[in-house]
Amino acid sequence: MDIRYSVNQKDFQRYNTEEVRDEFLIENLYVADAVVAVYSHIDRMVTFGCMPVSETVSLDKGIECMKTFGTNYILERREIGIFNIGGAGSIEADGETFNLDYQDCLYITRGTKTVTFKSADPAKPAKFYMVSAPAHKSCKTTFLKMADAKKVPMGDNKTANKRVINQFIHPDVLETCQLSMGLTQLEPGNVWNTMPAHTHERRMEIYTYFNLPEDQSVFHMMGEGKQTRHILVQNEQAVISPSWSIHAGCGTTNYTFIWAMGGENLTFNDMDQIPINELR
Ligand SMILES: O=C(O)C(=O)C[C@H](O)C(=O)CO
Ligand SMILES: [Zn+2]
Repeated sequence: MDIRYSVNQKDFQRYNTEEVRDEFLIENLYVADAVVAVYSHIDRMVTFGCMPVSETVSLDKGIECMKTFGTNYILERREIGIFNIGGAGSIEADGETFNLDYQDCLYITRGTKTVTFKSADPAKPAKFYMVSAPAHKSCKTTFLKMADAKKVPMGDNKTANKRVINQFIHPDVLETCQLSMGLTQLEPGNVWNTMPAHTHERRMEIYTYFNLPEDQSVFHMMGEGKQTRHILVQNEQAVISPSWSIHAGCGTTNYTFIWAMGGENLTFNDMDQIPINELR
């Protein structure tokens, strides 16, 4: 298991490019018939990728559950949000099957013992992007399509940030313990997300960028507002953002990204905005 320990904002100011990437960037999430997992000690959030090709793959494949989580199964004390960013696939959760097309979402409650993943067509495998947070209560396993998400249009063509924030795993849509997740789509010709930038000391956040052509990138901004750094993110990579860090990005083209948050509250608008001309 790839484990990332916490980094404080003072030490971060001295990190070079490789150190920033080693601590915060998550690469190679989709390996055929494997589960790739990165355990962050920031709010104990775990990022998973699974690309089933010729097998039905179990969430715990290759993971020593007792050693990593101290539990008998991964979701014994955790909840998980899953988006399919690949071809059609299915997820079986404690015997119930959910078919996920591109950009469909499944929230699975704490207490679910078995979770398996399958692709409909090995030539176009599903890619399941997942974030899991510790959970102290059980909620309802819920399947969500794009039409079920709450839509929040933001930005403007003039500032190259016209986009829609689709809130899937959000208190207005379904009850969770501490996890919230959604998918933000930038319109063609628009490249900036989350600008003006913000932090939320009460929550951490993880982004994964996708829908990005292989020869394009996103300059993802992080660090404190008065000490920003950038990290170059390629298609289908993820980036961890501690509570003290801004998380915003500028692509060389438009793209889509999934955000996931965990921490003290579920209040999406609990953000400390930083005026653009105060960023350093
Ligand atoms: O484009 C945006 O703005 C976002 O999607 C912002 C994220 O949802 C976020 O940072 C929530 O705290
Ligand atoms: Zn945020």
